[in-house]
Amino acid sequence: MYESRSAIYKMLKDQAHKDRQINVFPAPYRSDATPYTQQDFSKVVKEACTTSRPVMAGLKISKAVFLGDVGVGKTSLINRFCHQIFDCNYKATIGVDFEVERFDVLQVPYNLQIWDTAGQERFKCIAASYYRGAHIVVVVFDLSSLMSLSHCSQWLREALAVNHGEPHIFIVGTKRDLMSRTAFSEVEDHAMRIAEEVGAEFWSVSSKTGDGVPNLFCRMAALSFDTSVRKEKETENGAITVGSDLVSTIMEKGSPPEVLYRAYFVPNRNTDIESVATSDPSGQETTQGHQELTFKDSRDFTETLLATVG
Ligand SMILES: Nc1nc2c(ncn2[C@@H]2O[C@H](COP(=O)(O)OP(=O)(O)OP(=O)(O)O)[C@@H](O)[C@H]2O)c(=O)[nH]1
Repeated sequence: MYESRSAIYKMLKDQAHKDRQINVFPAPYRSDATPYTQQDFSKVVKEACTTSRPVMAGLKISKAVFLGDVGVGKTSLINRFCHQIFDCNYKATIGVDFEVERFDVLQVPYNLQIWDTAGQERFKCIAASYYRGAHIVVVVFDLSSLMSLSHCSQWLREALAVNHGEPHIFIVGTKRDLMSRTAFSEVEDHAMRIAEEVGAEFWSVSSKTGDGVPNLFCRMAALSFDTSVRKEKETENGAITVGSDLVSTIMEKGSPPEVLYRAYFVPNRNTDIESVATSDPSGQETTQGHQELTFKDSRDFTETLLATVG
């Protein structure tokens, strides 16, 4: 049966790799370089992950977009984390590319959609359409290029202009291996000031050596997971926003409880509701005029959501 599933579904991994199993809240790069001051998972999140783990296992997903000037090292950073490789030859990204990386956060499966956008001006309009609905915005610059650092605020403005949520924001300096100690320290001070101005967390990494890379991604995953579960618990019926088109709920009904997976598609916001609606016979119009789908199988639910978001 699974042979007919979409390619995106096949990207999902059954289990998180050891270094993507997060049970302790990851620290920032520097405690004075972040607006995110929490030092542990929220109490409500820890409780939810302990008491309702089977219910929560259906779907947890966040979208992260990487942007920044041409050649600053966005693709290299993603490749280092997702595939543990580094290529010193430059190959421009055409339009956008993406990966799905599986984590287990407090033993709850969690997927990070990682969108790599092109820095070249001619692809800007394509890439910009992918900024929408991002839970994490990562603006990348090259530590050896002050010009690329000075463009970070503009990249961020463009991403936030189409993003109506409150994404976690990171400013990441790459190619740390190329920097002398003195030069690095000067750029770091400058970058930390810019990050503070725009409300971002600052990191410096090297995709060549891998220095800082896993810590950065685990930090992103933990912050975003914590926020998404906390928001879910704050809303009455446990609604999770997935992108901006879609609200999903995972709930228990009846006795003994049966787990139901529900998705509401808000119309007219670029979501291909037609194809989703016909993919499951239980699709029906709700009184609010939203499209509602109910699934008993978390795999069908996950696949439909993944095929729709992004
Ligand atoms: N020494 C060193 N070189 C790096 C590092 N990160 C990237 N590079 C090199 O910088 C060049 C550009 O890297 P990419 O990852 O392709 O840059 P990009 O930001 O994805 O570029 P676009 O797709 O054009 O936007 C490549 O030659 C990489 O090998 C690093 O941490 N250290």
